Amino acid sequence: MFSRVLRTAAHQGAKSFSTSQQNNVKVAVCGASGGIGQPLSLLLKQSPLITELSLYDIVHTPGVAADLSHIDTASKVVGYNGPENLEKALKDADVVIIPAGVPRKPGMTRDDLFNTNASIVRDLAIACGKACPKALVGIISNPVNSTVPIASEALAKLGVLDPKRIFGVSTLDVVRANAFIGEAAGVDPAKVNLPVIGGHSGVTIMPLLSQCKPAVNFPADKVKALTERIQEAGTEVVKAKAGAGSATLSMAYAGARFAISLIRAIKGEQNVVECAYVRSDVTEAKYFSTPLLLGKNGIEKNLGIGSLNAFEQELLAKAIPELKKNIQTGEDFINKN
Ligand SMILES: NC(=O)C1=CN([C@@H]2O[C@H](COP(=O)(O)OP(=O)(O)OC[C@H]3O[C@@H](n4cnc5c(N)ncnc54)[C@H](O)[C@@H]3O)[C@@H](O)[C@H]2O)C=CC1
Ligand SMILES: O=C([O-])CC(=O)C(=O)O
Repeated sequence: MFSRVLRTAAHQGAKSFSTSQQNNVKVAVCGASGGIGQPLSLLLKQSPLITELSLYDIVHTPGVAADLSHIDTASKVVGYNGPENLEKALKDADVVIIPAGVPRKPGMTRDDLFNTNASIVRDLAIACGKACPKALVGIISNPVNSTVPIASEALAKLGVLDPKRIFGVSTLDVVRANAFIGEAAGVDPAKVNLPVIGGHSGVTIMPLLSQCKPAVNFPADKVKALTERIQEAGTEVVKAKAGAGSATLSMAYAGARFAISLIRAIKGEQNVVECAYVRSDVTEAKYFSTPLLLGKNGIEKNLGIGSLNAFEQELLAKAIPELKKNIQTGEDFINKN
């Protein structure tokens, strides 16, 4: 594996095998045959932290699983096809990553995916609640601002909701922010760490350039331009792909980084921090992305938003009403369906 994140994880994985309490880790990918699911599964297959990789989709999983199972790493790969095999796929999973559902085409917003993806995420969440209620669940399916409330409410209805275990995967926003800021500042992007808080669409995506490490110092117009590029980066890819979908490869990288961070925390590693969109009381929005200290049971501590400068306060003022609306849409769906 060539990336900093996954290389580090591999090293740490080797270390944890001798010291950690939990050696066996089952990861399920739901939507494993898709544009994100396949490269995500490929990246996960390279991690020595995973003992079983369970690949679920409504199509093509036997082929994807057969293909990946020929890679000479230790994890066992099993494919499960179709809803009748869903609970088997999820049984006793420690981590479930969900990239199932339709992607955008040019001219669409993420909210335009709601009608199709809401019920997909609801049904997958219900299956998780039945088959692996203690799993840490990362939801990639859009619109994340609404699908996370949907999954949470579906689990609450089953009586198994633990909000510390449900995450909207917003890691791609952080990965992009690191890439764009690194490029603009002439710094290796792999050394940039920029928190992105809020939600995962348009104005709800709030990169906090004032908290960037290493510190960066751009003029106000450049901060505005970089912020807008990070907010619209998904649309940049949708336009460039011209009808062939949205970000898949960078999302697979980001999804693997997030999944591996969850596993490192499960295995007892300290100081694992990722931003993710979770149930939150940090702002007026019931769900909000912030840096999170991860532990064996998911969120160990919400690290909050830190101090925002005047520009970032304005971003927050624009994000909150949109987030509240998106969250309400998700909750209304579950209440009616
Ligand atoms: N959170 C984020 O940052 C990002 C989220 N996304 C979202 O991820 C989702 C997936 O995108 P792609 O992989 O490009 O789409 P895709 O269409 O290539 O793949 C989706 C896969 O989901 C499967 N699927 C559909 N219904 C299913 C069900 N009920 N159970 C299990 N699998 C099911 C399909 O068979 C397909 O293999 C989209 O909603 C997209 O908007 C995409 C990029 C970034
Ligand atoms: O833009 C999209 O539709 C997919 C996505 O969430 C992203 O790339 O950030």
